[in-house]
Amino acid sequence: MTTNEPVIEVTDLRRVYDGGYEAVRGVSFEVGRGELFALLGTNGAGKTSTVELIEGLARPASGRVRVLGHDPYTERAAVRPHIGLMLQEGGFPSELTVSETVRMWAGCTTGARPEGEALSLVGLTRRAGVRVKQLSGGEKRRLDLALALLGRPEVLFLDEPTTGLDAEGRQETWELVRELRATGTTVLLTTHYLEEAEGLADRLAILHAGQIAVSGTPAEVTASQPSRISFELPAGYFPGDLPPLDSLGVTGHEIVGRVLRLHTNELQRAATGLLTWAERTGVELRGLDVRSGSLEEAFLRIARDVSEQDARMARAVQGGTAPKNTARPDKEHVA
Ligand SMILES: Nc1ncnc2c1ncn2[C@@H]1O[C@H](COP(=O)(O)OP(=O)(O)OP(=O)(O)O)[C@@H](O)[C@H]1O
Repeated sequence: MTTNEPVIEVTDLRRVYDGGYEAVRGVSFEVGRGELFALLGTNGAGKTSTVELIEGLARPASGRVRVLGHDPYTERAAVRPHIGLMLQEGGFPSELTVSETVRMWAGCTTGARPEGEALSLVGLTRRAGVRVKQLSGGEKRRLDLALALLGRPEVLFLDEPTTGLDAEGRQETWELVRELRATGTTVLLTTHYLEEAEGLADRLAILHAGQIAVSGTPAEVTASQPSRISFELPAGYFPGDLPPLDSLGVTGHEIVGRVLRLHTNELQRAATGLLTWAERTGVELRGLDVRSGSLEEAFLRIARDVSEQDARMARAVQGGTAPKNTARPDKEHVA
């Protein structure tokens, strides 16, 4: 039930924390009505910093955000009644019961769902009388979600909604999110679970150091990744004994111990060439593993870039040549 009408528009967004650290560095994307857009990224990539700007919780250093056609920071009153927020840390009074918490929240929400409906949506009906401090981490996440859904929002922001949930709870939340999306709710999701993004998102973006490294539908992002073939080099053989790698359509390779890993955009050609060579030579390729590009591969490739950059940065800092505003600070100031 998606349309092209953008409900969220983000253009060249930047966020700079006190102290000058630029956590969001020119992020742009759009989310259409009824679409589910997922933001992925390593720890500290800038997901929460970005989403907070879109939620109107902070003012961008520069760039433009529109939610339902309004600036969520300066026109908060126009946007707030139509959005539901599930933040990473809900922070409810711990002495209240689940039921009291929902009623308190409903008191501040226009057109709130009845308490029973909100609790049943997230499977907390039987915990209504329990104090918040006695809930498990996963149950607190469900309560967060119930509160985000209270006002039947047109736009739902879910910041790591299934962190702390067990496998069953995660499946139930995914089912609920699918139902909401099917009825036209627009969803912006941040998550660390790749299968969550792959299974739920219409489109996704992987953030890296405050910028979008790759974006598209899950299928497009996956297809943009090279496939991989790995195996143990047979005893007494070296990479130079294989057919020339470029003749197999191999674009890159690495060797770790005796394991050779080949990257290719032509999986069938590379696998056929390699297996034909092994057959002709009479060797066994032990541990042979052939896999198409995946979202995980895209994520790991970006994460590897991050670690390499961090290592370069550490060396530059030791040598006194680190560029300004690129070292990641500890979280201490709110912009
Ligand atoms: N209040 C703050 N003051 C200074 N720096 C901050 C602040 N909040 C976040 N940062 C820094 O900004 C960068 C991005 O943080 P952010 O929380 O947006 O990342 P994230 O992608 O949501 O990470 P995670 O997956 O760990 O939640 C990090 O380097 C973080 O240390």
